[in-house]
Amino acid sequence: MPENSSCSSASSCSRESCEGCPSHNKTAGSPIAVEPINPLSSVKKVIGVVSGKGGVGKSFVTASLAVAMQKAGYQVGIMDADITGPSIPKMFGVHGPAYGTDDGMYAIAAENGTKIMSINLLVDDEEAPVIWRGPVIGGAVKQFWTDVIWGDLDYLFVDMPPGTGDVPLTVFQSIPVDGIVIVTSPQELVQLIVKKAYNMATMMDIPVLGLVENFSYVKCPDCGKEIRIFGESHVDDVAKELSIPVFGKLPIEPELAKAADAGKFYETENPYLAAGIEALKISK
Ligand SMILES: Nc1ncnc2c1ncn2[C@@H]1O[C@H](COP(=O)(O)OP(=O)(O)OP(=O)(O)O)[C@@H](O)[C@H]1O
Repeated sequence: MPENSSCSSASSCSRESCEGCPSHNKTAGSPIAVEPINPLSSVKKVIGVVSGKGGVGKSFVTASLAVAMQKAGYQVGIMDADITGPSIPKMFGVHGPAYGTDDGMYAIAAENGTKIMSINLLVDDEEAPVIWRGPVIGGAVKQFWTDVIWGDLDYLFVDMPPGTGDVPLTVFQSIPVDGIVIVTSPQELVQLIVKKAYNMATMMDIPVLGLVENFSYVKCPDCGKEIRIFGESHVDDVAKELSIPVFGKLPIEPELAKAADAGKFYETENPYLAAGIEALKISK
């Protein structure tokens, strides 16, 4: 049995062997010891976008939420914490190298004003794979918080690494995430996967704000019929069971995919997440 299995999630634990356990660094009733943000940045809301497994469109949903908030008049940033599969800069047509001074590294603004930081803006070759071990990846994400100059943001959306492993854990422990949005797809396994992501967040005292179902259906271009390629939706059932709202159901939209590939995602209109956008709005 692992040594830290005896920890209770509400107890304080400072044992080195407990590094990585959600209870580590936590004292009853107090938040996790997070890292300080770069002094030249301030962020009102940090929202993590997570998925229990890869390839469900987490980056797509992160970008959709960010674009909608920017259109609604908020100052928005996206932290691409998906270090080994960064796709945000490409979707927004943003390229490096990012510019740095002794004060930190400046996030790069896309044409619509959304500020972006990603490993792809820091490496010489965007196509070279990032072959780093978990702690190094976690360290890079931490630096996106401590060393990046974001300026004044209303929202920072964090495109989290997929799954519930080491790196998402480090992100949750080092960045004061106000809440998460879980992205899922309409398959049988969904309930199990969503619950894993949900349980991880609640163990870390991070509110789960809502659920998004991606790849819900595709609309026949001739007759308009909704075809459920991946099967029937289970998102309403799981949302009900966990008492969290459904932020929207996104169909497969070739036009949106095209805009993502062309680096023009900020030009898109995406009405499918309207409920989620309203729920996330803060007063300006
Ligand atoms: N609703 C959608 N309609 C059309 N294309 C989509 C949709 N959702 C995602 N895609 C496309 O599917 C691909 C995978 O999406 P994305 O990169 O967002 O997945 P991800 O969950 O972030 O992946 P990973 O877990 O590997 O990081 C991308 O090319 C994206 O443009």
